[in-house]
Amino acid sequence: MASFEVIGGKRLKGDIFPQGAKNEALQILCAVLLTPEPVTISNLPDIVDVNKLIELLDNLGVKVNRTAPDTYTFQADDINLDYLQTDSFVKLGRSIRGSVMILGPMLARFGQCKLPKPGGDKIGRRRMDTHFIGLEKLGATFSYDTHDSFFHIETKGLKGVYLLLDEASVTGTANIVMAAALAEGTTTIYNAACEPYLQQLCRMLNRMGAKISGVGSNLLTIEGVEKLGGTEHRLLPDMIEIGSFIGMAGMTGSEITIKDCQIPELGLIPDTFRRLGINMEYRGDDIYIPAQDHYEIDTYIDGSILNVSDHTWPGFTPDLLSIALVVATQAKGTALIHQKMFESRLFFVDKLIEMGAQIILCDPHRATIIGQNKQVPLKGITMTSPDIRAGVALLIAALSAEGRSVINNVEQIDRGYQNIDGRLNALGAEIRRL
Ligand SMILES: CC(=O)N[C@H]1[C@@H](OP(=O)(O)OP(=O)(O)OC[C@H]2O[C@@H](n3ccc(=O)[nH]c3=O)[C@H](O)[C@@H]2O)O[C@H](CO)[C@@H](O)[C@@H]1O
Ligand SMILES: C=C(OP(=O)(O)O)C(=O)O
Repeated sequence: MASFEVIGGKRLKGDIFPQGAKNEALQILCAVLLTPEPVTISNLPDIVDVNKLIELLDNLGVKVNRTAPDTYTFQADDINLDYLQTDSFVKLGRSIRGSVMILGPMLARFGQCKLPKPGGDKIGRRRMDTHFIGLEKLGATFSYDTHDSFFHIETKGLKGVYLLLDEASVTGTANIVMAAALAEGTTTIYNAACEPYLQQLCRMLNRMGAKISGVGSNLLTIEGVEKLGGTEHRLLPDMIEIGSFIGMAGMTGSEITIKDCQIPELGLIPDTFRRLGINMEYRGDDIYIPAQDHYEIDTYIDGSILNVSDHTWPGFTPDLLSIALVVATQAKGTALIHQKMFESRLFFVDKLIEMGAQIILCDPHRATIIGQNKQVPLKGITMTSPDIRAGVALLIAALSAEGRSVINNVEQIDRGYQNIDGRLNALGAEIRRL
């Protein structure tokens, strides 16, 4: 188990470039299975989850060619279905959430797929009903082996249909869109997720020859085509990383410029941190955050307490609530953090409380934060990172804290943040990998 030793209390300064988006990468990588032609993807982050999915594709027979540190060409012209029977597939499939999105493309192109229950963050129930109900309505038969937790899915031919999803699942929508792109006839998906990740996937599929309209909305229409061709695709900067850096700058009183953010794609992220008191300025496509000794949480117009909660896009992403929570601990004022989607994402507050933060965990979904206006700094402690975003929230807390902290299980952070210690040390942080 790897750990970070962090000596806190240092102000950071300088420019930082966000990596390519993790959750977009996982969708786009699965989409290479939809065509026998080459697909080139650039701005791929060098992170554990992405590298595991590339390894899985490679083992499945996809030709993988790395042409630059962040650029790969993939060609799925000779897929080895026998790989699905191997222990290696079970191990890799189980270790990441993104593996679930091979289902749609494999079903559409090869009429079958199987998958162990996918991994990903242990942040509560992560049901997959939306994926399977959607694929079944398109004409697949599906079974789940409770003994070995394996999903089996096959079809004699997918046919377009009207789908009203029971929830706007991000990876579920991606799976259904990819299957429908090669189905016969027209599929309509209502209550589709519409995160920038999905918009990017749809744009890429359209460049490959798909006919998808309604991109960016929750009503997608997909006219199936017989085949898809190759393309080139560049990933957006990771909006979760950008939000994490905004929070880190505010909490540590640092002057930071986050470069090339593709600001129009960030939705409510900048404004949510502004409401927590963090000042920022747009300079072209960069976000400049000045050093702030104090920041103050906004209230609503009637003076009532700010509630930061997650929602499906274009609402505030659940992946940044842990960061918003840690930022609020050092602000002036009070906020309610309400994690609606996942039931186990707020438990990391026990570590923040041990560091000296004033937090009332009301129930698994809600925490009230009484900000300390930086008058009582957090104290360094030894802690363990429970999940990827809580891990980064704890790293930010440790960077702002007085003294030495140790964060164990930083493999969780490495799943989604590329060389985070190296990049933050370049801004003046003191993080040592143990
Ligand atoms: C690899 C990947 O892309 N992972 C992201 C993806 O996971 P993933 O696609 O697995 O998440 P889903 O969108 O399926 O759902 C997440 C959770 O929210 C609940 N839910 C979902 C939709 C809804 O309208 N209401 C609702 O309550 C679901 O029941 C589930 O518990 O989307 C999540 C929600 O943005 C993010 O946290 C994950 O980082
Ligand atoms: C929950 C996340 O990831 P995953 O879905 O891969 O577990 C995340 O990126 O915050």
